[in-house]
Amino acid sequence: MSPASPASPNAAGRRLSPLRGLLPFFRPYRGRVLLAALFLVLAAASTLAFPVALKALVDQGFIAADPGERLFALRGHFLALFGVGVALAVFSAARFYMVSWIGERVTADLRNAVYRHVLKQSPQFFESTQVGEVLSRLTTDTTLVQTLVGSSLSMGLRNTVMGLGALAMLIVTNPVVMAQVLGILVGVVLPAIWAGRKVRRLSRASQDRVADSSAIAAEVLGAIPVVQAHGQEAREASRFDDSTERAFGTAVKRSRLRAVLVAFIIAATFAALLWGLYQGTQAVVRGEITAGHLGQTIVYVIIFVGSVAVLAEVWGDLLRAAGASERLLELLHGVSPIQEPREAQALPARDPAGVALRLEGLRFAYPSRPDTLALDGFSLSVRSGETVALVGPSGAGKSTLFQLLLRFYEPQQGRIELDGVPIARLRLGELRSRIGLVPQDSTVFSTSALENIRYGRPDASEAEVLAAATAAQADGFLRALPEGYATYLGERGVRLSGGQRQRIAIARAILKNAPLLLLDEATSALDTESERAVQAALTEAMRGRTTLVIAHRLSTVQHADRIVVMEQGRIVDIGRHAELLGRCALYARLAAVQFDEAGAVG
Ligand SMILES: Nc1ncnc2c1ncn2[C@@H]1O[C@H](COP(=O)(O)OP(=O)(O)OP(=O)(O)O)[C@@H](O)[C@H]1O
Repeated sequence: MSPASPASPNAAGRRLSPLRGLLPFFRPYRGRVLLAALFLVLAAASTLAFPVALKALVDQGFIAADPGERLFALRGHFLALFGVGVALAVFSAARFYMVSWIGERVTADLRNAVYRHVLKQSPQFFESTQVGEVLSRLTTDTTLVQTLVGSSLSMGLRNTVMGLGALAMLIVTNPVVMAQVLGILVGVVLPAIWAGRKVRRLSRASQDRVADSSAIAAEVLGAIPVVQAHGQEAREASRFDDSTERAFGTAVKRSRLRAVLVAFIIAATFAALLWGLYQGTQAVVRGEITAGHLGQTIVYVIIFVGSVAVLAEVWGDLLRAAGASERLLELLHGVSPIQEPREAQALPARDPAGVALRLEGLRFAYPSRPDTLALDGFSLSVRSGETVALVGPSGAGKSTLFQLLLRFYEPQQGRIELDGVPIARLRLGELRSRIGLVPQDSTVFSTSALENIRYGRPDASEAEVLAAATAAQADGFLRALPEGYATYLGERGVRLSGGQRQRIAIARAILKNAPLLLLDEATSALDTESERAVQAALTEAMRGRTTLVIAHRLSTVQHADRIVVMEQGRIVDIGRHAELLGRCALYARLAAVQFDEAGAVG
């Protein structure tokens, strides 16, 4: 995925604009946001009330001449201070809970929305985006957003309210000090904004580097047997090292900048404080203000300058989160090249005697290789219930044909009709519900055998699953598993053999009961028993269905109604096994190499 173009460095609004894309995620929780804001203001007001209570303590707590009365007055003032503390505690806790809740909720929603959207992307998307990168965005970037929403934003708002409050109180109580503090503020804020701009650029770069290393790890861990068989552990480890080092390098640059910023802010805070204190003590000595007034002013200055310092930090977080949101929204708003039709057409009832599938003049090149035609003027009609075998050398375009039928890609020319309706006019769900797919390398998910077979039809009853498994010759080995159909398969459970995985896939297709079956026969040799079982399962799956099969076995081509011989995306010949052996040199050659061995086994 291409990195987003950097926004204009001068427009703060534009740099933060990706955050606006998050607003819809807050909308459902408007009530809670308002409540959080209310607690926030109340907590800030409690903090601001503290100096007032303090001044009262200092200036009025000692007035009474009688020691008993004085003690009584002091107790009253301390009680008021304690009351302010309790209010602060309660409102802060409520604010913390509400804000964290919103942060967690919004992040979870965002994560779900992005994942849901990515699931709908066509395979083309995954050609240019690595799975590890998507995972990194789903985890790291959403965590940055969560930090923003769940803590920085509330810190920012709280400190804005407190800062403004303290400023207002300073204007009322001590305008001269206020003017001086404002001067210092300008000195602090300007460099902070300048540094923030850099921080944001480095943040995006650092997140990109983290995504790079995730992408590498996801790919390598997914192919660990290959890596180990080639003895490439050390090289892969150093490739990952390089990538993490690059991420580290960018993160360090960002941290260095932030560290300088923090040092500057702390120094400026101290300067402001000491300056205020110095001015104040002078005023007390001159008798212009009381000691309580000085204490109050000092606390307000502390609050105010502290708020400004926190806001500078929050600004950095805001920019980091803007970078993360930008990356997330890129994923969320990516438009799949395969779109649902605007006005979907319904499929007519199947005509058992008609044409089930019509392919006309298909020309197609993969987007990543626009100059190489994977299909070049391919036309074919398949009658309902017919079994057509596709045969051809590697790279002939057989799998590509399946990809187009499933509408994973759009042909550049030509059309595909299912039961007389162009597939581009069908809703994707409707099209794919009509197609059963048995891929060459069947995927087994880490769930029970029962759920694995149910995958294409989650509402199927247990009896239906058992019937499909029996038809697919899978019932025997599934019952023999430690917990029968309830046994966990896949990564966390039992590993199945190639032939067994295929029979699960066949059972899945039988249960789905789609009228069009796309079969990609496994090229790897199975042992005799497995081979027979799989063959019997396939025969069962093909019964009464229109079938396109990428054939690697003699028995398949012998039983096919027609065999389509393909080469370089074109049809070379169409016929039956015996005819083709006699007249098609390419077929005769393929048959000699591909089918003899399989024939001997089967
Ligand atoms: N995702 C892809 N991106 C770019 N090119 C591709 C992609 N998939 C396949 N191709 C190319 O398209 C052509 C047809 O490939 P296809 O997989 O359809 O052949 P095939 O007949 O199924 O071969 P095999 O029997 O080896 O699976 C080949 O030149 C292949 O390199």
